[in-house]
Amino acid sequence: MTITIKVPCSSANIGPGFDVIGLALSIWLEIRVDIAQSEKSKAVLNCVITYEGEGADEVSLSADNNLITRTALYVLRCHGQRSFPAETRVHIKNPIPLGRGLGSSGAAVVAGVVLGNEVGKLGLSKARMLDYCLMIERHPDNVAAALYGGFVGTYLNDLSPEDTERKEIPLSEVLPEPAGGLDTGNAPPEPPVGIGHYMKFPWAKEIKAIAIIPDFEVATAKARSVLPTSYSRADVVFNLQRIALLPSALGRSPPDADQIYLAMQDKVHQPYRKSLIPGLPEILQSVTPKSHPGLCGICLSGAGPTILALATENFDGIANVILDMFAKKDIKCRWELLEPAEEGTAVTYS
Ligand SMILES: Nc1ncnc2c1ncn2[C@@H]1O[C@H](COP(=O)(O)OP(=O)(O)OP(=O)(O)O)[C@@H](O)[C@H]1O
Ligand SMILES: N[C@@H](CCO)C(=O)O
Repeated sequence: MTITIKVPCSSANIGPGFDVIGLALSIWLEIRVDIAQSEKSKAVLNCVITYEGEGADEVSLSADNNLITRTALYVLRCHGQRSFPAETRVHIKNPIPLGRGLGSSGAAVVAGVVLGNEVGKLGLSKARMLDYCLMIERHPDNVAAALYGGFVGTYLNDLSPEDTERKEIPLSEVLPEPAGGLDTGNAPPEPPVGIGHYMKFPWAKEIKAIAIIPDFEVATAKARSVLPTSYSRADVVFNLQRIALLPSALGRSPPDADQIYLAMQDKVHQPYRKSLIPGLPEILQSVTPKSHPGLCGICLSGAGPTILALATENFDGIANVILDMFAKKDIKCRWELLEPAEEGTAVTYS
């Protein structure tokens, strides 16, 4: 039997919703899993990985280093299973560009948790799988969108002091690298139940997402390190006012471009990330619904450097203007027209 796991990419924040809002989009990470269940495997932790697509020259094919299989092993070991079933073959087909703000790591973490659940026959609910994802990727926006699909608002619960302590166990203890380091005989720390939740918002069917993807990477950790640790009351209120509008503005049909443009403004993360993304302030300020008919709103996708332009028409025209602005900074880009991935993560058997 072959198990196929498909996980969509995602764009986090959508302007003011830093670490809150996520939108699953139509580029799919696909994992094909075969288990021979015959003789004992000589492969690392019983798992042979093959890989094609984005990141093929940089992603580790060793099961104890690869983010997807390390995540699966974390889930398996929380359930008393020390390695993959004998002769597990995992083929990863990844069209999601790495480190560009399209949730490649969120998709990999979701795929890993689902992989662990499937090969370990654990029967975890999606809500419990979200807990496992949140032990690894601590902001819920990308992983909740990738797991559940669609346009989502997410939040983390206030946990009891005991559970907070469990959640704050350093990532290196949850997911040591390589994962063989976990093999001490002790089970790794399990996630508290119900760390985070999500709510799905409607999405106006007319709106599509243009992703302008520069040919350089910005690691999310780096893009988070440039953010301040405190904000002025005025900047916080600015974002709160916009995030209150955003879900209804993007769900209303026909869309009101001026309202969406306003609802997508941000003062919490985008202004601080301009040092990492040449041309960012000019692009965000000059591409508007007035100057570019069809445009509804524009933002940095996740931690960047991808720009996400939401539009109802004139997709080529809008994309080419942004491509030209990046070209003036000597940055090459490609662009893709994407749609919300309403279904989220899916598992099929053949
Ligand atoms: N398919 C994959 N297989 C293995 N590792 C992956 C895969 N996809 C992503 N990764 C790991 O995640 C890293 C990129 O994660 P990072 O959080 O920096 O960016 P991103 O998730 O693409 O962007 P963002 O979080 O802003 O949306 C890669 O360098 C790689 O280590
Ligand atoms: N909310 C996260 C998304 C990136 O993974 C950020 O902007 O840093």
